[in-house]
Amino acid sequence: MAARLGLTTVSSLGPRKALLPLPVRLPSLLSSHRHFYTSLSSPISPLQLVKNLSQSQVTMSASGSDPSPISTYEKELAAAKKAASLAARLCQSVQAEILQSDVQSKADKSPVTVADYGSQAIVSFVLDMELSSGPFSMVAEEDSEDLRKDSSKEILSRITDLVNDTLSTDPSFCNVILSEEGILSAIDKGTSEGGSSGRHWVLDPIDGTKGFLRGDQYAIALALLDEGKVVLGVLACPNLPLASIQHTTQNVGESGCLFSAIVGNGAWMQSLDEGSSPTKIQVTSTADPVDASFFESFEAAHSLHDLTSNIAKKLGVKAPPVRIDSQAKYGALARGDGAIYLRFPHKGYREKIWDHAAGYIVVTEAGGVVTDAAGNDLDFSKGRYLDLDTGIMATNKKLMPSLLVAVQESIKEQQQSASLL
Ligand SMILES: Nc1ncnc2c1ncn2[C@@H]1O[C@H](COP(=O)(O)O)[C@@H](O)[C@H]1OP(=O)(O)O
Ligand SMILES: [Mg+2]
Ligand SMILES: [Mg+2]
Ligand SMILES: [Mg+2]
Repeated sequence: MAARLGLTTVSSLGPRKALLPLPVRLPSLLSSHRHFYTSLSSPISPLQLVKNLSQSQVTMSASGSDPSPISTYEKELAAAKKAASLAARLCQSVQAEILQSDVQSKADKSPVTVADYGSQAIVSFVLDMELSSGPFSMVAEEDSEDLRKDSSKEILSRITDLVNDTLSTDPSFCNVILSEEGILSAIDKGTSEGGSSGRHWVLDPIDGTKGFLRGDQYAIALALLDEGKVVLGVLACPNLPLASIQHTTQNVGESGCLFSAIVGNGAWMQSLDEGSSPTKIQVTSTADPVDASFFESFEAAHSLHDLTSNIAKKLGVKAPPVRIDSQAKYGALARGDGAIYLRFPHKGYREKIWDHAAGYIVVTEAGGVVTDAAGNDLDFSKGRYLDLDTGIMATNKKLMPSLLVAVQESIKEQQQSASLL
């Protein structure tokens, strides 16, 4: 199996689509979104807005009469797929022309790019427009603080152009032009604290920033929490090959995967290409660790590679680890490309919910299990952070019991050798 998946072709934005004929202006319906616009020569079709509103009202009233979980979240899933796909399009165009000057440094030293902010602005805007009824809450990685500084004027202008260019490729938004203030407020819709009550979107606008900057794997990861549980997730992985990466070395073929899951409805994958159809996916059914291969972070700073090697050795895994960036690992695991995902960050690192929520539901709905190092289910209801024991592991139900034993033994040995030092 490839130890590292290299560069794949990234396409630039397509040509602007022709403007749709829009018969009526209806600013009153748009009033709650008006702050977004500097110019709205032909606003989104009022009919479309009325349709959106009445559809969500239907969903809401249906939810009062014992809906199945699937019908409850279908509209949200469609909006999430649209938002993540558009964000992926923006990221692809930036990755194709990325310049060192696009990288800013934040207090935590993680690189933040125009694509990070642009992706968050697009997802926030599209979700808000598509699901325009009721309160909107989102827990997302980025905020606009750095972007509001005078020194960020140029980068903000670039993000604004990128977002507007990307929106113009979608027929429902081709007449929308967001202002710089609109971009900033869309980004800041992600400052929710989440928690155990109500609905909260959870977004990592680019997961695997380092992979993105290197031209490798990254993901746009979007999930929905309802009463503290992950009920829906979408993972857009623009550089992940559509074919299994299990035996791939170099010639990886077509790339661009969109994974999705609604609780109780299985996990699905489709191409990021417009008009593609989803196919149901499943984790591997292997029960023999010798056949198992495992994924871990490409970045050694993100996971203790020595510990994970020891776990794999104890378990009897023969294949070397597949090191790739981002939640693309959860997607690859969910479709059976590998059998195990191990993530053991360095001491003191606190996992955030946006780094796992979408991957978690995609893997669990594909028949897998995702737990912390003690075998506990992940709890997404505690705010922006995950409270967990040591690390995260994901695999199928057959391998989990022996994986848990190997993990606990390895952690104990690591602690013993640390106490001898
Ligand atoms: N020191 C760190 N340890 C673990 N994870 C980190 C660290 N710094 C950043 N991350 C986050 O880990 C995730 C990627 O992990 P990996 O690619 O190794 O699986 C990303 O969410 C990344 O944030 P970001 O979303 O900013 O890229
Ligand atoms: Mg980051
Ligand atoms: Mg992340
Ligand atoms: Mg990120």
